[in-house]
Amino acid sequence: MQDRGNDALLLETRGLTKVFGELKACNEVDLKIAPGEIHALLGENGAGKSTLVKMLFGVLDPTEGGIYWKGEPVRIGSPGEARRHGIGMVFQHFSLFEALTASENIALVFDEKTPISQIAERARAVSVEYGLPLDPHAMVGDLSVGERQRIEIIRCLLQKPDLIILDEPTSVLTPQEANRMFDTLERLKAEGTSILYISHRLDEVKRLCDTATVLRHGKVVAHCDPRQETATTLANLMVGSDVEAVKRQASAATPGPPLIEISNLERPPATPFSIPLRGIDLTVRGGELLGIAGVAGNGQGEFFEAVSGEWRQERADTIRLNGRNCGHKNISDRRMVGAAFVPEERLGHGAAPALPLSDNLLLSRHTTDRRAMVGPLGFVRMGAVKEATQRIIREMDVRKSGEDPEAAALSGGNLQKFLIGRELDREPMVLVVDQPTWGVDAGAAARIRKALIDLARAGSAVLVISQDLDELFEISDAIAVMHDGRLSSPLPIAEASFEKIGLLMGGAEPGHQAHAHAEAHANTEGSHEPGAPI
Ligand SMILES: Nc1ncnc2c1ncn2[C@@H]1O[C@H](COP(=O)(O)OP(=O)(O)OP(=O)(O)O)[C@@H](O)[C@H]1O
Repeated sequence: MQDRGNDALLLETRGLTKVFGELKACNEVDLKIAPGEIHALLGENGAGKSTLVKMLFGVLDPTEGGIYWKGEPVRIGSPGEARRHGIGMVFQHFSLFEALTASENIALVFDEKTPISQIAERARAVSVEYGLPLDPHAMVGDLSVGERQRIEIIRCLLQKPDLIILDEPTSVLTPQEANRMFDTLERLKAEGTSILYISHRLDEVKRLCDTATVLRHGKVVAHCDPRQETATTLANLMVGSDVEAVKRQASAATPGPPLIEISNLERPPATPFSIPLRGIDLTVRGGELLGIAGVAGNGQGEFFEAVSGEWRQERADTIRLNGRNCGHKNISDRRMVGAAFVPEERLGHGAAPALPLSDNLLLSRHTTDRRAMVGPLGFVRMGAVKEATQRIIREMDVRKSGEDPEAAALSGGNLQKFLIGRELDREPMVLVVDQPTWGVDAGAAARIRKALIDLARAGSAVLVISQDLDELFEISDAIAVMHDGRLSSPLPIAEASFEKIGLLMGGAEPGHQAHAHAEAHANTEGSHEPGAPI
């Protein structure tokens, strides 16, 4: 008799295993998803979540075990086949072409006969229906990560899948955008669609998901109902031990010298879709950690490019780092004065995917650490580079397969730990980080946040751009808000609240906060006071 799965289930895996070299990234995983169920897939960085869903979506071939779809055994050989079965996926690292528009990217997964104008129209209709704002004609290269994610979601919804796999969907969204997405997911569920939901945010898993499967080191360690658990018990299941909360030490009584000085930073829009920067003034002193909050696409990317030197300024004194005029300097020269930068997109921008970690280290540090890493005749001191790579891996607890793997072989969170560690290892006087813990599990996020606070307390100026308000409240000494290319004055953390910051994110002028309580609720809908770290 032919082997059959359980007919009542939409998807079932039995003993699903994937081996990379010596590593069992997924080890005999059993998973059951019923129709109309939101099922959470939990696990710390490197637990095997992405590997599992890549097998379900036909990106990776299982080494062993079976996948059953609507009771029948299936072999899913490619993403196209997965889509034909009715499985859609939104990836953590987006698979969009930057030089194409939103609708052209969407068209890539449809047959060639459908005209692009029709696809743009359908995309617009789905975007309105599911509350996911999208301009189908915008060029992807000009969009923020949050906006790109919406394209991926709409592309997925257009195919009317029975199962949608979402990998870290809210990590780049504001609380308001995330709430809107939860409404979309609830609605899909009511329509009978199942969702496999990967997230490190346990409060949202508890709020949204009906069931959960927890992976640790590639193995299933629990199937549970997340509503019956607390965020702490879930985190402990994932990690296998107690997760420590980050403690923010008080800032120094006398702040250090100004190490980041930005005066009247203006930038015309580089393309018709990018946000102009308007008269930004900011000072961050040694010993201080300043957070920049804001809805995706309000100029944070353009601001990061200006500060890091990817985009240079006309006046040299528009940006001063560590006491030097840097407006004319490029990114390497800014690094030479003691600054370090970690961009939002870790693969491609932050790291060259196909190169091993040691080469990635060398690429970013061969100028600043020339003496340590390059010999007198220009030969690379590979021993020193490899030693520094291993030191960073140890310090940041980067989990990986193999001694010096390619950047692309690391799980998202582990690559992020490596990139932050690569910059911290230089003990920079100035550090600017965009979305430091995107896609990073609770334990690793705590480690990264602690490292950022420690760097500030050691006397450096740290600037953190983040859409995670809980994170900013946890680590910042003061928070400024970026809206429509303008930056508000920083609010000291003792005076900041979710309500005030939410209002500024929505574009309110400072000073409106005190008497705009009702409006604040509309703007910070469903948000709450800073949650306890998990
Ligand atoms: N192509 C590959 N070659 C070698 N090893 C890999 C490859 N892809 C993943 N791995 C390894 O498999 C393990 C599981 O990685 P995976 O990406 O599935 O984790 P994850 O749970 O999704 O983590 P994260 O939350 O950080 O995204 C990791 O140790 C990773 O380094």
